[in-house]
Amino acid sequence: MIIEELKDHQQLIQKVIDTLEDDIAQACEMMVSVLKSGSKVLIAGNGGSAADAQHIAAELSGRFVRDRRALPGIALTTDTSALTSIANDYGYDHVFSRQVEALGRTGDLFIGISTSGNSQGILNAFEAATKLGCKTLGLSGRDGGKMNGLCDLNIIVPSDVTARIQEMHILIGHILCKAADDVF
Ligand SMILES: O=C(CO)[C@@H](O)[C@H](O)[C@H](O)[C@H](O)COP(=O)(O)O
Ligand SMILES: [Zn+2]
Repeated sequence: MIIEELKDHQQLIQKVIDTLEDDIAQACEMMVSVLKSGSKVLIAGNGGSAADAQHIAAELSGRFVRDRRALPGIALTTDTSALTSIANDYGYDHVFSRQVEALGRTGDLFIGISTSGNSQGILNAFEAATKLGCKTLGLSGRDGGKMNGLCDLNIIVPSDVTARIQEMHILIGHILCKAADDVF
C-alpha cells in the first residue's frame, strides 16, 4: 500500500510537470503583480484545503525561505468568531463570501482551493470577489467543477483523488511563495 501511494503521487507529479507549468507561471505572475501593486491576497478552502489556505497565508505574512518584507496574505479560515457567526446567521455557504465582502478590495487576489471545484462556500466567494473587482485564482482537481466558469485562472490538478490533489495544491502554494521570495 505504501509503495502504491508513493508511486501514485510520483505519477501525478509527472503529469503536473508535463501539463501545468504554464498555468503555474501565470498564477505566480498574478500573485506577484497583485502584491507589487500593494494589494493583498485572501485565501480560503475547506478541510485539508483550509489548512493549505492557512499554510500559504502564513508564509506570505511570516516567511517562506528568504528573509524578505512581510506580505499581506490572509486566510479566511481562522477567525472562529466570524466563521461561526456568519454560518449561524447566514448559513455555511456564506462563510467565505461574507468575509471577502468585508475584507476584499478592487485589485486584491482571492485564491479559492477546492479539490472538487464544487464547494458552494468557495463558489460564492469567487462570485463576491469578482463583484468587487478582485483577481481570482482557483486551485482545483477532477474536471475543475463549477469553479471553471467563476475564476480568472483555475488550475486543475489532473486527478480524481482528493488526497493526491491536495498534495499538488500545497506544492503549487509553495511555488507561489517561492515566486514572492524571488521578487520581494
Ligand atoms: O483533507 C481532506 C481529505 O484529504 C478533507 O478534509 C477534505 O478537505 C474535505 O472533505 C473537504 O470538505 C473537501 O472539499 P473540496 O476539496 O471538495 O472543496
Ligand atoms: Zn487530507
